[in-house]
Amino acid sequence: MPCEAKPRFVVLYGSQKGQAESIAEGIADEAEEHGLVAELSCLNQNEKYNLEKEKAPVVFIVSTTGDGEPPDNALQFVKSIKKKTPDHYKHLCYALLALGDTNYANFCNCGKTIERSLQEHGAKQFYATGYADDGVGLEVVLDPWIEGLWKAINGALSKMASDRTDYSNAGPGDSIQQTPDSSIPDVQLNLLRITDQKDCGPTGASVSKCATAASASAVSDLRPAVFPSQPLGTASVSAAVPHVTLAASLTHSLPPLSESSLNVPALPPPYLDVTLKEADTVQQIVGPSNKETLHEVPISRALQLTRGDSVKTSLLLELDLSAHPNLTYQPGDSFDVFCPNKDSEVEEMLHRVGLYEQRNHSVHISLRKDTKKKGAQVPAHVPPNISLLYLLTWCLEIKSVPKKAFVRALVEHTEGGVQRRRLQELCSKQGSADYNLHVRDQSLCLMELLSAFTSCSPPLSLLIEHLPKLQPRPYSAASSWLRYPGRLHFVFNVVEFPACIARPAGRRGLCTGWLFDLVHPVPVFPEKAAWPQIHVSLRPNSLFRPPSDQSVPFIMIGPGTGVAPFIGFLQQRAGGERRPTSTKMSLLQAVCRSEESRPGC
Ligand SMILES: Cc1cc2nc3c(=O)[nH]c(=O)nc-3n(C[C@H](O)[C@H](O)[C@H](O)COP(=O)(O)O)c2cc1C
Repeated sequence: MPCEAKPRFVVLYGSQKGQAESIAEGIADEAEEHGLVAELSCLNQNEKYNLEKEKAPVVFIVSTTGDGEPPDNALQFVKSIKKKTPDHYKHLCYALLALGDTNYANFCNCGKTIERSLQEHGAKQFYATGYADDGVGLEVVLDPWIEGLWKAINGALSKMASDRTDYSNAGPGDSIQQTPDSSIPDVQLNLLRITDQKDCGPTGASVSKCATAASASAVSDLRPAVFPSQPLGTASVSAAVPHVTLAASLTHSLPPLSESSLNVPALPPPYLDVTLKEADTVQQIVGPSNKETLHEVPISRALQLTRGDSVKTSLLLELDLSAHPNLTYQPGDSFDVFCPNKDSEVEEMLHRVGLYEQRNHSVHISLRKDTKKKGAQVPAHVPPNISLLYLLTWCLEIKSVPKKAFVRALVEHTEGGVQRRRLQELCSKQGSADYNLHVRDQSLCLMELLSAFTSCSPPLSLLIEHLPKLQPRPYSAASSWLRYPGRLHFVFNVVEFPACIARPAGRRGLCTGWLFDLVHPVPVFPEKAAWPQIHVSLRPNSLFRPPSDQSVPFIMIGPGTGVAPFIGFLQQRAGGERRPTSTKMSLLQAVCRSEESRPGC
């Protein structure tokens, strides 16, 4: 019997850093399992595809870069489709997945621009556009979007086939369906109904369906938070206390969320096997692992720039670069400062995950043989032959905010219906506002989440899969080599709130707090041996420079310690003189004064 040709579709991607590309490759790889043939191209390979004549469904996967710009390999395509005539793509049938990050101002702008152009030129959408947010984890949208894509492609193929039959009977003026298509399948997520929760009983009071049937401890766990104006302890789930004002909190939800069905994203496939082995051979590395570009330099001076009674302390640190003749810089350059996680926080995490006793064991990581994760790799930021203590101190960002995919994975390691249900809510579509309010906006870190969800015991592998790489923090040079040869200055602020003032949301920065603790109370370093050492590396390719023409006047505006590079510019302009000229001086003073006059400073 002759072999029937499999239906084809086209996958086009635009990707700056490779995520959109690997998603597109994943779709192309999976096509065969669904009885389809995918033709994969990058948007800039226009010799490989022809949208002008394409009759098969086209799937676009595009990210956004810069300030809402298309990736380099999609730039030409985006420019060219804007110039087409109104009906240019009326034969085209497409689906689009846009990748972006809500931490940037123009979320998914490239995807939105392509979509707008396609629609303006008559293309028809066959599947709802997905907007995947790297800020909370692409997989929250990506996984269900891909899951629904296959049905949508098959639907589009059948529709096209039947339309072709209809067109053969239709007159020349008969219209074809315009977007948006009401038959477009919406992104399907795993639907978890509240009745699926084994521990849940009938509806209880005004709190939650789960509350009444749960165990006594679980009930207290679920008790909603009371607004601060209410004396603590007066809250009760009982209807006998009618005047209590209830509010949702991290661990407690209220109706309608607590009673609603949840769209919980698919579980991200685990992909690492991690074992701990007792070993004497573990490298006792101190400092970050990528040593090549790193310089270990001593802090040679610390100056307090603000009065001691201020809640904000401004500090100037001077680093001695004299032992590193290759490490020179210009004003406008910045440096990466590598700082470890705090000992006390690492220790707390070790205790919480039950591995404190094994802290000096070596960590062995390999890929799970059965993993379904596309492009799974052992994280490159975890070097081989390190101890668990080193891993948590120098490799993983333990203070990062857990993304929804991480929260989703934690559900599997949490006991008790009530806490599981709340974690499911926080990672669900319906609980998005609660996630934003109680997790993202509070900059809640994993340890804080684990402290609240006491029955959650994640394995170490999950921490390595989901915690991002501990990143160095950038600091601008606040000095000029001309004025301070062999020296480098950083300036920064630390805000310390007295016990009587409630701490606002947000925390002392990891690195700034660490630098502050290294030199506080501001010391005199008498012996060179006593100078604290830190690891820095020069960030490459800075374009931030003052005008090279000395006669050009320029205005420098910077918020707070954003003035740091200007100090270097002024020192440079003064040619290394100890005192800037009066004009330059007044600039610096204006900058400092505006700082001083800010409320609370
Ligand atoms: C330098 C840079 C700039 C970015 N600018 C934006 C932006 O303006 N809007 C947005 O939604 N996402 C932005 N993103 C997020 C990316 O689109 C997102 O991380 C995406 O997953 C990257 O996919 P890619 O690896 O295929 O380029 C930016 C990311 C980087 C690294």
